[in-house]
Amino acid sequence: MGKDRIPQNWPSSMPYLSQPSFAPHITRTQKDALRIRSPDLTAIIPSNLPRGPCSLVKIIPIAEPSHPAHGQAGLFAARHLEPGTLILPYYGLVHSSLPPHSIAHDKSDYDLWLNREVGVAVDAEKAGNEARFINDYRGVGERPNAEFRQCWDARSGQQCMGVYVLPAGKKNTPAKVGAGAGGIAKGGEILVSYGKGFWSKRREEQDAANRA
Ligand SMILES: C[S@@+](CC[C@H](N)C(=O)[O-])C[C@H]1O[C@@H](n2cnc3c(N)ncnc32)[C@H](O)[C@@H]1O
Repeated sequence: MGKDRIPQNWPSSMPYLSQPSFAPHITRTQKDALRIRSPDLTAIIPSNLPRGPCSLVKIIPIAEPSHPAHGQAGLFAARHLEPGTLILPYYGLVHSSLPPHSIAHDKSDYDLWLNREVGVAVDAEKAGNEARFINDYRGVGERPNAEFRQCWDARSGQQCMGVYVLPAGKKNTPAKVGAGAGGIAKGGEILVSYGKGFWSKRREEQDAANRA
């Protein structure tokens, strides 16, 4: 892969993925299950979506001291993004969350369910694409302006995760992150909700570390 096929500010020590990678322990049954398109899978990655760096986003180091992810990076809109727009797919290592691998695999902050019924998740901790830099809205904006959705990748004929701008009418006007009447303004940070479970687990871990 040439240097031009890696986004600006991508960490030099980390592989950049332009498609999901599959852990060797994923079973044939799991792979086959991911190739089934159920009728409720209405979010689509179109067959003409180019692979490689996404022109809609920029990875930017967070220099603002008041930002809770100060010293890390975030993902920002390179142009205005309309409500409901597919921003980009979420790539990482597709792995089994069923035993014995769920035990071997220490769940990372970059791990998302791909299909709970099939017991498969996607983890972008050690390799991924720009989507791994999306921060949670807490402490940054009033509300999330984007969400992860399970979708159907028409290019590869399998299920995958994608990041979408929240549709209009879905609490989506965080002035602090630069959005107008919906969508995400150029330069605005793309923010999702990691969910209450993520933050309560983090609090428990911090409490345990403080007690130790
Ligand atoms: C999926 S990563 C997001 C990208 C990360 N900022 C980076 O540069 O790699 C998740 C991590 O980002 C940080 N983070 C994201 N949103 C945050 C928030 N609202 N408050 C505090 N930390 C946040 C936490 O350290 C969390 O473990």
